[in-house]
Formats: sequence, structure tokens, C-alpha cells
Amino acid sequence: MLLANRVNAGAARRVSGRTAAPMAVRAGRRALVCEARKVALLGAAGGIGQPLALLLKMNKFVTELALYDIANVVGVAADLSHCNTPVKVAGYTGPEELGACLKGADLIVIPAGVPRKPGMTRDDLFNTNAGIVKALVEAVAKYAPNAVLEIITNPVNSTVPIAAETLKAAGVYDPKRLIGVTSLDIVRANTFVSEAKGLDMKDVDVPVIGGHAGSTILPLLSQTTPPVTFTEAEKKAMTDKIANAGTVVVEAKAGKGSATLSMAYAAARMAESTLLGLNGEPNIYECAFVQSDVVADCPYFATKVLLGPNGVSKVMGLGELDAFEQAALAAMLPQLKGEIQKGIDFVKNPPKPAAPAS
Ligand SMILES: NC(=O)C1=CN([C@@H]2O[C@H](COP(=O)(O)OP(=O)(O)OC[C@H]3O[C@@H](n4cnc5c(N)ncnc54)[C@H](O)[C@@H]3O)[C@@H](O)[C@H]2O)C=CC1
Ligand SMILES: O=C([O-])CC(=O)C(=O)O
Repeated sequence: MLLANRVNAGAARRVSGRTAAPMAVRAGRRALVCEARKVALLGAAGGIGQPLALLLKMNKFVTELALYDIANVVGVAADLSHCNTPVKVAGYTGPEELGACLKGADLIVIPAGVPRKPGMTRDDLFNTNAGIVKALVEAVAKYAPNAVLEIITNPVNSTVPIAAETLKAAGVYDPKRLIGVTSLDIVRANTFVSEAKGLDMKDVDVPVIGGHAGSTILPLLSQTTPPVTFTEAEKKAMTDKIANAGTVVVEAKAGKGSATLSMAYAAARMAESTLLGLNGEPNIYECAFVQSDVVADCPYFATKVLLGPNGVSKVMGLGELDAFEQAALAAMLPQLKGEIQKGIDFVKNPPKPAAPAS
């Protein structure tokens, strides 16, 4: 599988050839050498984990898939292992098996944690998911410190700083190797703009910047490829539609979780782009929430990034924003900075445990 519609990748590249490690794959007219690649998926038995595992099992750039969860993962791994694609699948359950899952991984993807219910913000997940992410990243620091780590677990605006501080505390932080997954925002923006403008989905690319919660999700409609025009009212409506799309799914699922299938699709695209970068394929761009100095005093920010042999090779700038986007960027910053700081504080200044009652 090669997911179409990658930022700046031009037309979808068709890949032929059998998976073997290492293997030569034809990508357009270039021969691309693919390494053996182990991907570890933590939270693999969940709503995102299962379809994402299936998409990774179908991916020609993956050779080994290690599935970890605290529940139900043995069955998921047994089921998936019967698909006759060459990717080797193994299931791991419980903290005592986490090290074996992580060892040797090139890419680790974390969707472990609880999803929203109607009426909740992503920040409402902090109290449960912060500790889950911290504990998993401590294991990553110990068993796979050189892997690229992609965090899906919400609130992404806080869980990425939590992961960074956890890796720093272990002395193994490399900002190039830590990525907050915001690709669902780009997938949605591409879909909604294509539909609104009657364009072919595969041609449309809308960069989405900022973070991954409410108004911190800012599509740059003025930078859409191919260029499109909106009235001011249409621009506001489309921006709101993209920023609120997660909440629409949460409400439609009515207490049974949040986006899973579209998220799995988006994460598979991000994983594939990352593996292409690791394999030395040039010009692989995605939007992602990473350590950044693009916006003053905002240590993490989502923009386009160039993916390369060590993860993020380059954090791209904002480009030119129109007046609407400039105002939206200024308005989001207090929320985004606050959520980032909350994640940093969770690791650096943890709340003191309550004194036992005397
Ligand atoms: N970044 C993004 O764009 C998006 C993020 N999300 C977030 O992804 C997360 C997962 O969502 P779903 O898969 O729908 O939830 P889910 O509840 O269906 O699955 C979560 C899985 O994580 C597992 N888990 C919990 N604690 C764990 C631990 N300590 N170690 C390993 N596994 C553990 C659970 O057993 C479960 O299988 C949520 O926080 C959700 O908000 C969801 C959609 C989009
Ligand atoms: O809305 C949620 O809670 C899940 C999510 O991040 C999304 O769908 O964008």
C-alpha cells in the first residue's frame, strides 16, 4: 500500500515488487532500497490500534509488526497474523512484555489511552492519558531510545511535551525523533475542501498548523494546492468544520468513542511517510506537531516538516498567512501554550501525592 495524497509528493506513487528485506522497490523511475523495518504499536487492540495494525500489515515498507496492549492483544495478533502478507506479527501484553515489543523498533506509534465521550474536550482526557503516555515513553527510553516515536494519544498538545520531558529525564531526547500525529486534520481538510470545490481528492493538499484541539487546529486554506478561493464567510465555516470534525464524530458515536477508522488511515499515512524518510526517499513532507521555533515562545507547533533518515530533517516555516489566518493564529496561542506547559509540568513539577490522613 502506498497512501495517495501525500503533501508535496505529487501524484500518488505506485510501488511494485515483493516485500523482502532489504528490497529494491520501484518508486517512479527511481530504485529505492528498503531496509527491514520493525514497527511497534502500543494500544494495538483499541479502536484505532486494530485498523491501524491491519493497514501496517498491508504496508510494503514494514517487515515486522509488534503489537502491545494491556488487554485483548493476543487475539488481535493471532487474527492479523493469518493475513498472507509478508509482515511478521507478534502480540505482547502487560508491562513485563513491553521491552521485548519495543526492542529493535525503528518506529513506535502510540494510540494507547482513553477516547472522548460527548461533552468532553481533549484536555479532559489529560488526567487519565498523561500517566499512560509517560509510562510507555519511559519504556521507549529504556528499550528503543533511537526509534522514531509518534504520539496519537490525546490531548496531543500536552502528550507530546510529556513524551519530550520523559525522554529528556532519561537523557535520550532527540527532537527529530518525536512527532505528534496531526495528520487526521490534514486528511479531513483535504476531503472537505475537495468536496466543497469539486476537486479530485488526490490532487488536494491543505496544510494544517498549530496543535490538535479546537481552535488550535488551523487549516491554511490560503495555501491550498491547487489554489482555491473562499469568501470570508466560507473561509470561517470551512475552518470551523475542520477544527470541529473530531467532535462531530464523538457526538455521532454517542459515547462509543471517537474517530478510529479515519485516524487509522491518517496514522498509516504518517507511518508510511516516516518509513519512506528513514529509507532515504527525498522530499517527503507531512504536517506534524513537533519541537519548533517557528512561533515565538511556543516550543511545540504543527507545521509541515521534511521527513528524512533520522526522523524530522527540517521544520518548515509558516509561509504567508492571510489576515484571517494571522488573527486565528494569534487567538489560538494562549490555549496552545497553556496545554504545552501543562504537559511539561506533569513531568517536571509533578503534583505532590496527598499526605496520608492521620
Ligand atoms: N491524534 C489524533 O488525531 C487522534 C487521537 N485520538 C486519541 O487516540 C487515543 C486512543 O483512541 P481509541 O483507539 O479510539 O481508544 P480505545 O479505548 O478504543 O483504545 C485504546 C487502547 O489503549 C489501550 N491501553 C490503555 N492503557 C494502556 C497502556 N497503559 N498500555 C497499552 N495500551 C493501553 C486499551 O486497552 C485500548 O485497547 C485516545 O486518546 C484518542 O483521544 C483519537 C483520534 C484522533
Ligand atoms: O476528537 C477526538 O477526541 C479524537 C480526535 O482527536 C479527532 O478525531 O481529531
